[in-house]
Amino acid sequence: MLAVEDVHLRFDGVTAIDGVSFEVGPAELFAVIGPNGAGKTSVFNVISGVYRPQRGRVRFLGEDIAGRRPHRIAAMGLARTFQNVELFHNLTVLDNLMLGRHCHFRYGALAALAWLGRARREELAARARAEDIVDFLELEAWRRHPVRLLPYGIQKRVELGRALAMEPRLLLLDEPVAGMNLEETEDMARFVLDVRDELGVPMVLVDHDMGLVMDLADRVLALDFGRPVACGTPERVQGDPEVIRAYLGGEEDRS
Ligand SMILES: Nc1ncnc2c1ncn2[C@@H]1O[C@H](COP(=O)(O)OP(=O)(O)OP(=O)(O)O)[C@@H](O)[C@H]1O
Repeated sequence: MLAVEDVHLRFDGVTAIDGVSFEVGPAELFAVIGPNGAGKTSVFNVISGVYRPQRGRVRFLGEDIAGRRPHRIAAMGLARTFQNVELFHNLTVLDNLMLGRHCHFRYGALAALAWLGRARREELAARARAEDIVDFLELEAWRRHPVRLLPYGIQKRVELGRALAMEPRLLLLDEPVAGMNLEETEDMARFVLDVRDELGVPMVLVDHDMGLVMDLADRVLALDFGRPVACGTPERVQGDPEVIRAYLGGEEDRS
């Protein structure tokens, strides 16, 4: 599904990614971990087209996408969630989920205004899809509520739903449980596993919460200062001396 090959990214003087390679297979939950500033978000931004790497390739569904515009990569079926909730806060849960599908709409402005033919069919299909996601993510109680009135954990769940509404071929999750309490974290972990097991959508998850990643991921890549430190099963990466050093020993070096 995805192959990141020897990617390097620098910002004037700062090396954000320094030779990172990994592959993600169908229905795989792949995690990228590392301390603050390790380069995790930069990896996401390269995959989703926000940054063009100075070196290396990113292949998605067999095509080299490094440097392509984000909306073109999204249209190929790459969806993402963000560290901070990125939703239309005054719109309802259902409307946010329907907007997640806009990349599938094919009708023009006139058809939309007249509410005719294709526009009507696509709108109805989007509504049906949004309702499926409401069921899947157990959002029934909030479906007509404006997003701004919802608890934070539910907003993050709606954001996951918006990404799913795109019917993605690959999903990038940027710190999906950041700022959540224990109950919200457990709920989100359950839904992430359901996305993999029931929908079969492969995912790349970025987080610095080792516990969460170790419980969820099929494979893990650990970064430190932009460099790959270890890659493999959660057990292997968790026990790797370089990873332990990066997490336990690096704080003073970093400041
Ligand atoms: N737009 C940018 N301009 C300059 N430097 C940047 C930019 N984006 C990231 N960096 C630098 O690149 C390095 C990697 O940052 P990145 O945000 O990818 O790390 P991270 O692992 O996601 O960190 P965190 O866990 O804190 O989100 C850091 O040193 C950061 O300051």
